[in-house]
Amino acid sequence: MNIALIAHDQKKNDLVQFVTAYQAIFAKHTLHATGTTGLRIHEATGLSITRYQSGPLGGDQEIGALIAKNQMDAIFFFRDPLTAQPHEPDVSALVRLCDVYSIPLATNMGTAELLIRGLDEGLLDWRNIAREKGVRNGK
Ligand SMILES: O=C(CO)COP(=O)(O)O
Repeated sequence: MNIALIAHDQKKNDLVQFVTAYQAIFAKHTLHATGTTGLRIHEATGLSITRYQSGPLGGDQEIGALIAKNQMDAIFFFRDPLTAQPHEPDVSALVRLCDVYSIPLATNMGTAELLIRGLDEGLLDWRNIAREKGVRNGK
C-alpha cells in the first residue's frame, strides 16, 4: 500500500511516536510524507520515505495529486485544530480529495490506531483491486 504521513508542527511528536510504535507494520508498505514530517519520521525510525515539499510549500498538494491519480491508499494526517495554518486551503483540498475518492484518512491518533490495525488485517485490500483496475469513486 502507498501510505502518506503528514503532521502539523504541534502534532509531529505524536505522529513520530505513532509510526515508531507501529514501525513493523509501516515497514511493509511504501511510505510518502511531506518534507519536515518525513524527515522527522526517518530520523526516528530509519524507515525509507519518499519526501515531498513541506506542507506550506506545496507538499499537501503533491500528495493530493497522487490521490487524484489513484496512487495513494491511506493517509495519516495529524492536523492541528488549534493553530491557523497559512496553507489552510491546501489542507482542506487534501481532505476533500480523500472524500472524493474514498481514501481512508486518519486525522488523529484514535482513528490512526484503527486504520493501521485494519490495514494490517487486510481490511484495505480492496485498494489493491481499485488501484490495479483503475476503479475509483470519483467522477
Ligand atoms: O504543513 C503540513 C501539512 O499541512 C506538513 O508539512 P511538513 O511535514 O513539511 O511540516
